[in-house]
Amino acid sequence: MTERAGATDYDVLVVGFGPTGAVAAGQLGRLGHRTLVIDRLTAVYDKPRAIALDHEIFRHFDNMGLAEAISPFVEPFTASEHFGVDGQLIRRIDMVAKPYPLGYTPSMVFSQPAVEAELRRHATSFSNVRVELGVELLDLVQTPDRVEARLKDGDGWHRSVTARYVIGCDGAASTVRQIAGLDLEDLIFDEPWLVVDVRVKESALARLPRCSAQFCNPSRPVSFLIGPNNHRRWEIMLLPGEDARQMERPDNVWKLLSPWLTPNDGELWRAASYRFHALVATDWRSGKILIAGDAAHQQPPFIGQGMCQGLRDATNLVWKLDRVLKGLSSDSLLDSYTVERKQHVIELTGKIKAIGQSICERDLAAARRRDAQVLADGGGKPLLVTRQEIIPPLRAGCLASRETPARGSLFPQPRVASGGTVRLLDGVTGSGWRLFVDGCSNDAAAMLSLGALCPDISATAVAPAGTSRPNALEETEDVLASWFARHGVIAAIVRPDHYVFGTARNPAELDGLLRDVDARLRDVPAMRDKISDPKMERTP
Ligand SMILES: O=C(O)CCc1cccc(O)c1
Repeated sequence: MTERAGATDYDVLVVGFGPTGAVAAGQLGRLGHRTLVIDRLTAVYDKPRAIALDHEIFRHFDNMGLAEAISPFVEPFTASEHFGVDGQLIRRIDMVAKPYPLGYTPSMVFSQPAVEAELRRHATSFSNVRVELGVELLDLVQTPDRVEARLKDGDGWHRSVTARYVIGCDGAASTVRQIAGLDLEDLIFDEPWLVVDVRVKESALARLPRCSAQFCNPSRPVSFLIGPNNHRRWEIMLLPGEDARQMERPDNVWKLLSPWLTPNDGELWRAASYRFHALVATDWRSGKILIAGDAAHQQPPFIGQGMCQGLRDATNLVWKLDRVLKGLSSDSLLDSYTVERKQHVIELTGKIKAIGQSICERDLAAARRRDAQVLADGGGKPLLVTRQEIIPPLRAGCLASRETPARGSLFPQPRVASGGTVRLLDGVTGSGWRLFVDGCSNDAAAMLSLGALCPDISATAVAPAGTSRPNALEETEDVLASWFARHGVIAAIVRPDHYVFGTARNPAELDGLLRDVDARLRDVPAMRDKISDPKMERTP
């Protein structure tokens, strides 16, 4: 066997340089961690697999400084109209209305190859991130404080590197997951579909539906998605007896597309058959080895959340790894990664499956009953569903031990007036642990003082523009004021991934929450002195 001398040590080895791996590497790079990323392939896959993303993910891209670079490849998602057996509109899935809660269009479509190239460029821009393409993972061996990875270079050389942690972002057939012995649980969904991407000619675009659509026809369920520019996607259910490979052939694909297009109307970009699965790893961690993205879960695409779930994994994991690597939290903080993300994946996949089962109904009588039920749920009209309502909150993990309003949900991002311009909140406060206080509350000053005693947390008051509250940022659209009012709270503690740790209605509750943060992050009893009056100043 050929060996190349000299093992190299890293903080984190990321296996897989798709969107999940590239985001993990970029975020680790920005936080200063010595990161090695490897991928078996030598280039970005030049065809789109994911097509949809949402405002939570775009917020992370913006936090990474990538919003401008990827914007040319991103467009708003149209509504999705679901049509029943007789072609009647039964359901319409749309975005939440303005003012947008996170400051961005809530649902978007994007061009994966171009966005992935930007994510890679970003990760590679950090001098502490090394990217090696054409490199295969052969084995991982855990030692008390490291993982040794056996690698095979493109030219056949074998060598080892060590890392304090390994993240497997290496897709559905993950080598990391297999080596770590992490099993997949079947969430019971298995349907054969053909996914067809077309670059449609300008002249034919106008003949196609103006909204994305689900044709829930039991003889052949079909999804139609409006991607960016002239990219249009059809997802076509394969019927019993149809051979997946045969159906990918261009002549068969054009036959399936014939209700909409002829071969003269565009260029086939991709035709790939898949079994739409629902799977989740039982555990997402084995010691110092963790898995993320498709390595940890797979779900049917029906609400376009596949890539979003992977990037939620990366963002959830990186802020925790950052604390552990810097010695700020014990390694046990990483246990909350499986707890939080697995529950979220199972709950969201359940909802995706329910939508998928409704779309995939092949029995005519059952499909008619479905149509009647969906219309009845809509009060005799097409049922209106907001995409963002489908996405569940976090329900367990590194959250306040007491259930508080909005705990585990995504914290909004208002626009705030700052230095003569209007900016999104994260651009002003950063995206670490933050305490936000309702600047109009009489307790605002006391709560800011409480927050100031916590070394991990930055404290900010926000009030509507024109209220002239001292020391408060002014928001321009009352997004946060409405949020505080809707939840009946005056303070929120927000994690680096923008999930609400917990909320408080008064300074005493806030004091309890801050102690909880200490306990959760340090895994030790709260460090701060007990005080009887939480409005009083005290020493940490
Ligand atoms: O949210 C919707 O309206 C549909 C989104 C979607 C995205 C990607 C694939 C797919 O089947 C549906």
